[in-house]
Amino acid sequence: MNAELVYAVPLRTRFRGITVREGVLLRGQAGWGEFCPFADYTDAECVPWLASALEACEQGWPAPVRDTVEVNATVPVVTPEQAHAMVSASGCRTAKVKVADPRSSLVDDCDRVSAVRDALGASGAVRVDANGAWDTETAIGAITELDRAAGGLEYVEQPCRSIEELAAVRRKVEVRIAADESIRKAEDPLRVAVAEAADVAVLKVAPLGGVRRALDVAEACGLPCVVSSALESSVGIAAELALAGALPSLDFACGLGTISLFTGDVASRSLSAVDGYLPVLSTAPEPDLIDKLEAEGDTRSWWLDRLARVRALVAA
Ligand SMILES: O=C(O)CCC(=O)c1ccccc1C(=O)O
Ligand SMILES: [Mg+2]
Repeated sequence: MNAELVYAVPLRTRFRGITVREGVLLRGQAGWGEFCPFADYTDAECVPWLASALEACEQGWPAPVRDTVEVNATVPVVTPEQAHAMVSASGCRTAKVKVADPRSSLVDDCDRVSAVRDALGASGAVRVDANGAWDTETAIGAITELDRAAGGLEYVEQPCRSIEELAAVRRKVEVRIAADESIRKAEDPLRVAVAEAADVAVLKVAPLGGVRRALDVAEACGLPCVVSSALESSVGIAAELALAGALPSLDFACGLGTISLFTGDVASRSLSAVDGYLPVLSTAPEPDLIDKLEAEGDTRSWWLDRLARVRALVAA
């Protein structure tokens, strides 16, 4: 098998504007790693994604302190009926609902959130993710309505774009604020805690540059952490799970149940959650491209060129 495998997997429903997820799997002495920055990332922004893939395949990960991780169901912009069915089928006790998408009004978002509450029952936890779409005034109004529709929200992830806006919203609403893009794309992820902008930090191994780097961010920011996927195949999810497994404390379900958004996976030992839990593995599963997902032609050369450019940036 080639040491650089390019894959392309169609998604079940559009997510983050994406309908087919692509990336490269790299093999090294410690196993496999995944390099899959989104297409809109610059080469410089891809550098930590490469560091994370190289950590996985050349170095391996620090020892875990737990062997399973509870995950949330992830609900894209779908109808309330579809949302209800997805959450019920997941077996999860926590669900994260995407809101504030241009294709969905606040009324649609409330309907989807209340269908998810119905599927989870009163003991479940409902969180929402606005991906930075609101200004502060809109956020305060929308959070109040979504909190009511949900019968209580666990937290709202990235309601606004900037750290200052997060801090302003956090002073005005009762619902916890989680920072995602403010941590993963920031020059200094720790500014979130200093600015009192969030109650929860969402950590993603790939954009933070590996499990060790993410553990350092967790320690320095001093906030409760949620590990969330960057929509990787099972090879990359294993690295995210290594972080979730190694964090000293883990008080919330993690956003790592995203393999169910894919129509297929690169490995037979797929990391799709069972009854809302995933196992922490010591190495990523061996890719066997079970569903013939290996990409050829232009897709393969686009990824190998990108990988070469990012490698050159790291070496420079
Ligand atoms: O957290 C989850 O439930 C799933 C992961 C997720 O939402 C996500 C996946 C890829 C890119 C961005 C995001 C996000 O949290 O905004
Ligand atoms: Mg998010």
